[in-house]
Amino acid sequence: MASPSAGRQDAARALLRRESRALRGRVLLPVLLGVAATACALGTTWLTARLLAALLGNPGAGWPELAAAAALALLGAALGLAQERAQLAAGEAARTRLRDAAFARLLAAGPAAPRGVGEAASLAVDRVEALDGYFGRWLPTAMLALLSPLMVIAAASTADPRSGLLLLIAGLLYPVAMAATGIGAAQASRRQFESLERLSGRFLDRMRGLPTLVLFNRQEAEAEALGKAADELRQRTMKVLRVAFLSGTALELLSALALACIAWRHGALEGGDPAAGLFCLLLVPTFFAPLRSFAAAYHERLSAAGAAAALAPLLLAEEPGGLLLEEMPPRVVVTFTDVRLTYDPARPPALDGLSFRVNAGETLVLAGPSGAGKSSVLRLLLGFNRPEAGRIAINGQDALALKPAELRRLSSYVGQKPHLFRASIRDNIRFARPDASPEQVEAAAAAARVLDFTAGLSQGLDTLVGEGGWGLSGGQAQRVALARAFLRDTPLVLLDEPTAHLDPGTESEVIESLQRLCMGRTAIIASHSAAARARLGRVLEITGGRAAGSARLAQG
Ligand SMILES: Nc1ncnc2c1ncn2[C@@H]1O[C@H](COP(=O)(O)OP(=O)(O)OP(=O)(O)O)[C@@H](O)[C@H]1O
Repeated sequence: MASPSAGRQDAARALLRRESRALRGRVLLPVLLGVAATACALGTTWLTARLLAALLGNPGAGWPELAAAAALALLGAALGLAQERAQLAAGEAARTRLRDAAFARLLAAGPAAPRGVGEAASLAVDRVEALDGYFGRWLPTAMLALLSPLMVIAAASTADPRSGLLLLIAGLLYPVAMAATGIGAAQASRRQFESLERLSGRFLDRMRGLPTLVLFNRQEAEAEALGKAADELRQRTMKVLRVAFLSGTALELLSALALACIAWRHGALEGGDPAAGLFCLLLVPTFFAPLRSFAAAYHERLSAAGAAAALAPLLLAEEPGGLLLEEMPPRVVVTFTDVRLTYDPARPPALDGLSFRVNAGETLVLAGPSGAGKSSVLRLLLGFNRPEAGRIAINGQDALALKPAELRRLSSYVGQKPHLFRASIRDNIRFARPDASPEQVEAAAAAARVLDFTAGLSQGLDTLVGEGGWGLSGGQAQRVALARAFLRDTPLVLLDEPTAHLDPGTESEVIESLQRLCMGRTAIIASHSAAARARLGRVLEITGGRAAGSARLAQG
């Protein structure tokens, strides 16, 4: 049986393969430019060799060669620059593509996402960033490390086949030298990367809990533990550096040996062409330059492997399919028939054969003790979870045949604690429907009675609110959320504890806005509140994921 770590590596490789295919054009451009730059370097080297030979008293080169060498050197430099830019562009294209995909998947998973905010942010930011170097530097460099030395060997062989052979041998010895020092580097690098991740995760966690650490007087012990983790990272980093120096030295040694052998051969050659000898000697740095870049970019491959392993479960998961809504129905009837939902097979089902019907324009209040399954009903209707048995129908049609995102188009959702962004109140409302006109935004604000409290603010609806609704009371933030629901104007309204944590006066006002919102729409409200149950509509009691007292179920 494959081990989990082998499975992770396979998934990481599958993701890198898929992305490499998708970004093929982007990655090939810097390779082609690099090949052209190498061709220029070969031309420049040949002309320089002839000019040097002329300086040593041999005929055959003059001003035209000098001008051509300068022109080729300039062209080579321009191609090198273009190659750098193309590499940056390839990295950026990879980053954009992966970040968009990661972000879309994280958003689609919604509140049912198994990942915490920290992990999700690290996936979409740090891990994607680590893959940038793989496509921007590693892949083009690895391809050029194969192509450019082959071009140099071919050029050297035309001038002197034995020098070409010497370079070929040096090239074949390079992987051996890398393997002798580099295999350790792969492991050491991976360990260093893991240790860095652990340290930053721990640091973030402890920074978040700083007040708790201070209250329990644990700050010194924690600082000591962090110090130990930092020391472990230092030791691992030193190991990586040691191996990197070793492999660098091996490469330099190989390069010096190749140079010495070629110099010795041409020195020993009597009556040979001095330009050809100089050409082969001058080719040695050109031969080793791509191999040096290859060694330098090697760590990109290692960090990419770790990042790809973390991203693969998110990005390789199949996207949920389904039908698209043909048109938005003006009114909806929702029916649950024997619906069963289990989050965790080790625990009893959250919904266990739940059946109910909500008619068009009707409001149903789901009541019941904590953990009864009320929010689960809403999550199913939002497409964030799929039931394992039973049927959910919208206007008699199977709702599960729709794509989950299409299901969300049908409804407006307001939770217990709406999330407001750092923006004006107006923009926070418009967020629900960005194409809404200013009049529509104001009408929604009026309907949700947002204007009642913004009238007292000097900038009215344009007042800025802080992250998470900072600067507004719980009741005011809830009104902004209701204004969003008014603006969306969908036939189905789903509300989860919309009056939780509000004082009785504010609750009463919010319930009044809710009544207006639900009017003419089908609404399902999960609520513990006695006032909401009394004023909003028909009540369905749920216990243990089942409807309690089926006699109270809706008829029809
Ligand atoms: N993501 C999840 N993974 C595992 N179990 C879950 C998950 N979400 C909910 N549950 C479990 O499912 C059951 C129903 O939860 P649900 O949130 O639907 O209850 P609720 O009636 O809305 O509760 P509350 O009134 O406290 O919000 C609970 O036992 C809960 O522990």
